[in-house]
Amino acid sequence: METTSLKIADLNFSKEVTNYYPEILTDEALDFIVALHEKFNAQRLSLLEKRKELQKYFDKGNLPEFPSETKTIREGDWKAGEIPEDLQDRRVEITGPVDRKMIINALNSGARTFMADLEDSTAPSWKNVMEGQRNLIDANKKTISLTDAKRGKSYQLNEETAVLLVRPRGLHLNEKHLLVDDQQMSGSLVDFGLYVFHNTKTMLENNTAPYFYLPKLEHYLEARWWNEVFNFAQDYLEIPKGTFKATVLVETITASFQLDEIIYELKDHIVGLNCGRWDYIFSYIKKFRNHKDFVVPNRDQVTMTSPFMDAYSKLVIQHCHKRGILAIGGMAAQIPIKNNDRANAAAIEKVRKDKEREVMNGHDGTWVAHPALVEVAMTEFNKHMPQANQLDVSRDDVQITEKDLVEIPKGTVTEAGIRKNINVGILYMEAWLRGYGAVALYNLMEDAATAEISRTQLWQWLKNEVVLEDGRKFNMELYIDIFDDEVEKILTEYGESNIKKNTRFELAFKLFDKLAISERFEEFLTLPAYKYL
Ligand SMILES: CC(=O)SCCNC(=O)CCNC(=O)[C@H](O)C(C)(C)COP(=O)(O)OP(=O)(O)OC[C@H]1O[C@@H](n2cnc3c(N)ncnc32)[C@H](O)[C@@H]1OP(=O)(O)O
Ligand SMILES: O=CC(=O)O
Ligand SMILES: [Mg+2]
Repeated sequence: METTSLKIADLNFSKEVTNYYPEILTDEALDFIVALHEKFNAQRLSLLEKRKELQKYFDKGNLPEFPSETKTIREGDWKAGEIPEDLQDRRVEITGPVDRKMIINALNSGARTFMADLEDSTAPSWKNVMEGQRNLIDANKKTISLTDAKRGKSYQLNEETAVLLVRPRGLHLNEKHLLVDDQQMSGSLVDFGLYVFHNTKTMLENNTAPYFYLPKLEHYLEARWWNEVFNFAQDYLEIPKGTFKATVLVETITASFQLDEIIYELKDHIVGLNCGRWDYIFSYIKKFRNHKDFVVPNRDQVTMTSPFMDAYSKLVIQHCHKRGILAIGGMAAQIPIKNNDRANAAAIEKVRKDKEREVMNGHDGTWVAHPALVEVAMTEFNKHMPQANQLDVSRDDVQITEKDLVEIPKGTVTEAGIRKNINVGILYMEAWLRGYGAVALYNLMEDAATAEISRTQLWQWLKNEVVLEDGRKFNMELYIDIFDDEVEKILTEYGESNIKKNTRFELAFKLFDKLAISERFEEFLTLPAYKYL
């Protein structure tokens, strides 16, 4: 086997590690993830370099194009591989971090599938990542349980549970606690590797298999990398190629220009694409941040009906169905509102409308962020999609051009929008630094993707000195005034001494400010923040 010829280098733990999780990090599991590292990490780093090269091209004012070198793939008549029985009907998918209670609640929620998330909604602390792996092993063995003594509540799995999918970290994130030859390992490879190593056998015995969501792909070569990772792992574990299945998130603007290519690269493993709307908006702003006159309005004015978002989601449906895979929708930000029936009904209605739009457009399923939203999404999909999926809906009526995909949304930038971005961004970063990757803020779900929009907008508006709706220019002087005022409000609300003792606000203020004003744009907010996790 290919692996036997590999020299397994020494793996070291970083100095911060005190808990070695011996049941997860067995010698055999470590050998496997080191083998993945040796085979694929250099390629990962070179793919990340390619992203930088492409950014230089965009910075000159260029826009993405459908690649010329892959025209034959786009025009060819081919289909992706089979969709397994338990992934044929994915009308409602719940997502959430790999926290033990959340996993049980999500699996019991009545949703068809559950995406256990080591990405946007998990702050990847050593504890979260390792305990997440432990929770996933117990979930697959169906032994997962929990007792909350304080609340007198106990949790275990129902007879019927959602089908499990796992989202490993994106290619940009390292796992700083695990070093091979002093090089940090890849978060993607650690999450993926430990999961397949510990769960494949159990899952196959249970008539399912390791299923993945692959996040933040920017190029079809990244899809090729994942395909090779899958093939290598399947050979190593001595299981047939094509056993693992992937759903790729289309959540970068460049991926939209390469849908067929991404499906083609993964064609023996791919079963779907998903419209990761929040990262998509982030990516759109990020990639064109240095374009002259490129201004995206307040975050809440960019919606799925903004022309560029509508175009992309329809293009995803069209391409998926042409290639025989599922087109899954995205996440409405609303979550249930406690103690206010009227406001709650309004939030649920927004979610209902979002799901109605998705199913009517031809999506085969959708995401919800909370168990209490399963019902509304399920009702909407059942109503308009009585069959398992809509693979037969071609959407050939839709003609999307390169121009449609980048059309700048219309709207305004306001002081309220600036304040909201600062406030929500700081609150989110503070929670993340304490180990929480998803939080409820102002009755909306916030995670890494939504926070990225907030800080990128600020950076871009400042860089462009955008003219606000009231005619003022958003320059450094105005930014400092507003930022200081927002910090003051937080200090007053939480109390200065409490802030010092019990929170990570002081660091969040500094990090967020730096992200918004530094000359060099940070590719991901989690990269500088990870040093402190
Ligand atoms: C852009 C993207 O990437 S979207 C995908 C990634 N983001 C996510 O997956 C976010 C998922 N959602 C969440 O994490 C949560 O809903 C939050 C953090 C926003 C709110 O969580 P909470 O503050 O706990 O909400 P709330 O108090 O209403 O929860 C009620 C119950 O539902 C559970 N719950 C809430 N959301 C979820 C979820 N997504 N999965 C499973 N259980 C959940 C809670 O654990 C709680 O359980 P309990 O009653 O047994 O204690
Ligand atoms: O991962 C999903 C997104 O919207 O981002
Ligand atoms: Mg995302």
